[in-house]
Amino acid sequence: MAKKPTIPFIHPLHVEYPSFQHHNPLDKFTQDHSMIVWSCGNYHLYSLQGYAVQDWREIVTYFSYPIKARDYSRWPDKPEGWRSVTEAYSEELMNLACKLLEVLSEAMDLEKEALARACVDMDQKVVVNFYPKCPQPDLALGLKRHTDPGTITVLHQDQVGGLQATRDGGNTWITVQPVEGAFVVNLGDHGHYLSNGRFKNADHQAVVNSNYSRLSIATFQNPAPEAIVYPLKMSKDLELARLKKLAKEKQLQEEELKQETNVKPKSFEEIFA
Ligand SMILES: O=C(O)CCC(=O)C(=O)O
Ligand SMILES: [Fe+2]
Repeated sequence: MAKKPTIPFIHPLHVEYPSFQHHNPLDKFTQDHSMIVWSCGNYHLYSLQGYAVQDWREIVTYFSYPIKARDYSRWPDKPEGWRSVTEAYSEELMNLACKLLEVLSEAMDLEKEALARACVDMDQKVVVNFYPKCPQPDLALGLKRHTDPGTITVLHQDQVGGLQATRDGGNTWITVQPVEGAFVVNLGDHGHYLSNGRFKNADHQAVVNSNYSRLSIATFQNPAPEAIVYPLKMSKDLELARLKKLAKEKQLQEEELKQETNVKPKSFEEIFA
């Protein structure tokens, strides 16, 4: 394995939300791909075999709920009005997330409040992602493949696009096309466990491109640290229906596999007949 490179340059992250100041980190380096670690904000890229892909993004995170735990000294005071807009946004998103959890609770045949209650005093964390233009997007990812750890994530993305999701373990990816005025809602690992696997945690990543920088704002709704994580009980009927569906899917898969293995390979004569 090649020698681990040192990071040649990490420039400070300028927190002047909403417009991040970004300087092209590549100005600083030569472009020897065998050796160089590319630095971007406080994140860096690599193009070395054997090293994990790092994210081509800059982030600002703030912890918005519970309100009593807010540390305003860590919130930017510029531009003017930022704080009140952010407070209002956080509150609206908390309300929206609670509504979404109500709908999901009802879909599980539970009381409306069941999922939110399982989070105890729900935490909220807002992460502003800025993905600068990337000169070689094929060597980079804005954000590596992951599932969000929390209960539910509400994502606002601009019109550039770059969010992708997979249902087959990363073999194929679909782009989640931006829709003006719409949020993307992802279920996280906690939501997945609460529903006993009925609602899937979204497996996703963000790609970058060489023409446009991109901005997204992810609002993570998480259980309180003291919340105990366990699958909520669904009604017997629903659970039975779920198990039947799983058994049916398994049976279909097995039949398909049997059919595939039963197909005899064509003879040379048949192919060229
Ligand atoms: O920027 C995006 O589209 C995805 C962001 C995301 O997945 C995250 O912040 O966890
Ligand atoms: Fe995510």
